[in-house]
Amino acid sequence: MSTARYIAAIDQGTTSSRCVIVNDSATKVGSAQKEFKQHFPQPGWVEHDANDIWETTSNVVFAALDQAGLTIADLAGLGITNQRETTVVWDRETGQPVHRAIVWQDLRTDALVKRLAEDGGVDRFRGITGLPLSTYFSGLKLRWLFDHDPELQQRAEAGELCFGTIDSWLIFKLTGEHATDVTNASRTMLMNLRTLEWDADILETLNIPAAMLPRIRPSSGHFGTGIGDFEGIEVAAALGDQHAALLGQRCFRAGDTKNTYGTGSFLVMNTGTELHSSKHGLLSTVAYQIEGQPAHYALEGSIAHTGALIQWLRDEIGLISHAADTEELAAAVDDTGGAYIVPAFSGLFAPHWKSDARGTICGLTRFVRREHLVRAALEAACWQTRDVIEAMTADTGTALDALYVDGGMTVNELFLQLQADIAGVPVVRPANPETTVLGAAYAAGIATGVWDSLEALEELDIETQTWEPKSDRDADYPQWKKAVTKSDGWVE
Ligand SMILES: Nc1ncnc2c1ncn2[C@@H]1O[C@H](COP(=O)(O)OP(=O)(O)O)[C@@H](O)[C@H]1O
Ligand SMILES: O=P(O)(O)OC[C@H](O)CO
Repeated sequence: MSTARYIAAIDQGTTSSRCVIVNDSATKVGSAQKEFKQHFPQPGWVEHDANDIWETTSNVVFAALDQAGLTIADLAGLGITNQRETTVVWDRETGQPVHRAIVWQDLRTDALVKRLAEDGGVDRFRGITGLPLSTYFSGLKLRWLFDHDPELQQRAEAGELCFGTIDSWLIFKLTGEHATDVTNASRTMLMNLRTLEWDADILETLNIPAAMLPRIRPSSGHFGTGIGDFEGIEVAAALGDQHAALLGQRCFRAGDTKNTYGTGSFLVMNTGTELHSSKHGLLSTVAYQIEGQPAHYALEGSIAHTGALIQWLRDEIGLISHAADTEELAAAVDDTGGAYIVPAFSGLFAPHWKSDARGTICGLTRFVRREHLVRAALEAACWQTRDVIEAMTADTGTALDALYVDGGMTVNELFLQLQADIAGVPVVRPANPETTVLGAAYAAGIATGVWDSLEALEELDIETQTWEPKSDRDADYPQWKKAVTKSDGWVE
């Protein structure tokens, strides 16, 4: 076991790569971040260059170490958290990608989803994988690649190619090992949630060669030892970013729930070692697994557009100049003047899963002003969150004690009050908003002995602030639900 007490945590996100170095009090001692190019070759398509991802990631690790005045030798280990579902295929020998990474937001598999759903409906793999058929998950992105380049299928069958989500790609570049963790694997639609192994029947149905798949490992444990510039570093954790945020918020008990508000929002409820199959439009997924312990499961409600609506008001409509303007404008009025915005820009994700829904603004009268619309935009994130919380309660029979929040929108304190009122639960924000990297650091720290266990993490002194519900908004909920029905089925 290493005597070094620092951990490097990589957060490889959709638009940037970030690294934070923490000490054994979980305090940040260095960090660096670098954006990389997004590729949009066709409407609805989103691609990344996997080499850009590797280069920016490796650069930020060394930049963060420099800032902290440390070297690799000072690290007990390195943890990875990452954008999930994004799909990479690379040549096992050369370590070079054979195509651009297909990003989680990419819609190119829409026709494939419809074709597969003809036999058994969108829930045909849900019992095994916890996921509905959707353009979101990796397995269909892989099938699409093979359909469009049959030579790749032959090479994959011959064992020449490796498939991986971003964690696997980074682990391969860092250590030469071909591995993934249970949380990332649970987003491929290829893993059996009970056995935590690749599912032979689904692989056969989708005709995906097992030879190209990474080994599935616990999220906190040994993934490999660094090579090249990373010589000797212990890669000790990997987990999807929303799962890492759950750990970073120290949501270790069944019923603990966090919401991360960024472009979209992701609510994750820890359901303990019990796997809940959702009947209310949520995803079942692995929360995390510590080596030598059973996996913890989670229910997830992924909301496609929350902060994106604020961006749209700013960039496309010009109603605000900066996202931060929303706080003052929304505070200038007492309510939304009866207006509701449903930001179904490309359909609705959880709990509705309506790809044919489109955005609507309802309840307009001449009374409604800019301030009301801005407030309605903030409330749209709150109501969508309430829809997911209702589904979580219906699935588990557990009402939330509190909602632990993080992400870019949570700097807006009026928004947090609206969320507490609309959800009817206390909203808790940590003083350190970097829960995602913290989660990866915790997982790597446990694997390398910096911390003994999850219980030891509960003893860390972490400041939080709470917003209690102040006004009961239950009477407005039916109106929101009505607004959602107006957006439904818009695309013929
Ligand atoms: N003060 C604010 N009030 C409301 N929304 C905000 C505010 N500041 C940022 N946002 C929203 O938060 C989002 C950025 O959050 P972030 O966590 O960085 O997202 P992502 O990781 O998805 O890029 C943007 O969509 C932006 O519109
Ligand atoms: O990179 P982010 O923060 O946008 O997160 C992406 C999610 O993991 C997609 O499922």
